[in-house]
Amino acid sequence: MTLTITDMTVAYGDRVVLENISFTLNEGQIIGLVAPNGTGKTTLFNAIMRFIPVRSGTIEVDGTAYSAKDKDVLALHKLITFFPNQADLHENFSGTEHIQMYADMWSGKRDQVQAIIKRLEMEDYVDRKVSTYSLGMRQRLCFAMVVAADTPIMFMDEVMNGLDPENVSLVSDILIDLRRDGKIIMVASHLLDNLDEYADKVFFLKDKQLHFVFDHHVDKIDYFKLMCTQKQAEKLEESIALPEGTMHLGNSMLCIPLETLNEKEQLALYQMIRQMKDGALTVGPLGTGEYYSHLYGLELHSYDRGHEHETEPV
Ligand SMILES: Nc1ncnc2c1ncn2[C@@H]1O[C@H](COP(=O)(O)OP(=O)(O)OP(=O)(O)O)[C@@H](O)[C@H]1O
Repeated sequence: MTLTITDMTVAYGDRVVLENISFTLNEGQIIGLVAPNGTGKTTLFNAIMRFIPVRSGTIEVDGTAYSAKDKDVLALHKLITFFPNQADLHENFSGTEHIQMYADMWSGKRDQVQAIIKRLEMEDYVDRKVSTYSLGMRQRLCFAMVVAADTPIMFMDEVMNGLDPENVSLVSDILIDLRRDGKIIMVASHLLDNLDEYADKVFFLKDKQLHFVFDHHVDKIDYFKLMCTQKQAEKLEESIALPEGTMHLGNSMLCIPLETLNEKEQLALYQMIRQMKDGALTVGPLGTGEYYSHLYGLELHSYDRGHEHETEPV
């Protein structure tokens, strides 16, 4: 199965939020969707679901176009489930009833409901009314509902919201299982390190466009990643020529690509870095968090606090 979006433009009134977005997703893929608040992630999901009007562009599944006509929208909604909004849960119904409802409406596989409840470790609360649930319990219920729907395409908007680390890990494992089953899954999330654990690709939205795609499967080059202040980075740059592509991200991490440096140059650079106080160094490719800082110019204000070394030599 494939989901193809071509030249999609979406506006609220005169305000264009997404412009000429195009991509194709293949089965057995998890795509991370990343951008700062208010950029258009939910808008993209809503537009593909045709919950909101699309100014232009096409939505195709397996080469068949789905228009905004009722008949097409109904057919599209059989293929795609959208992560439910917690506010849409029925306070007087139990979790089990919600999960059964999703199974009935989509997959028809009621016999899988108990297995899903067990897998998500919800047995101890799922038969109580939703009105008694905490934020994280509601979130796990919403996730269970999408799993029960079992559609080939799943849009997980902010799926990890309100989950503790153990449940983030549990949900991540189930996403990986769903990918193994051939699902196409889009996950909008602000947990960037978490996306690195399972996303095949990460889409970054910026300036209304699909600005950058980070493909986890493409060969990635190694970097020296050095935690340091702006001043320390400047001093290092004065002492040694840093290669093209060096980035100081978020005012706290200097990323130096090693690709163009020979062994001797890498060693010289390493020795220079070792002389820096507090400069925690790691080596490896960039992750989603680092690309995020680079693309959005994220300022990590906290690192500078308490790490000033005006008089320290680099
Ligand atoms: N119904 C609406 N009417 C008018 N503008 C809207 C509407 N919904 C969203 N917007 C605007 O569209 C832009 C994108 O919003 P959207 O909710 O898609 O962002 P997001 O990337 O999902 O944000 P977040 O990370 O906060 O969930 C925002 O500027 C928002 O104000």
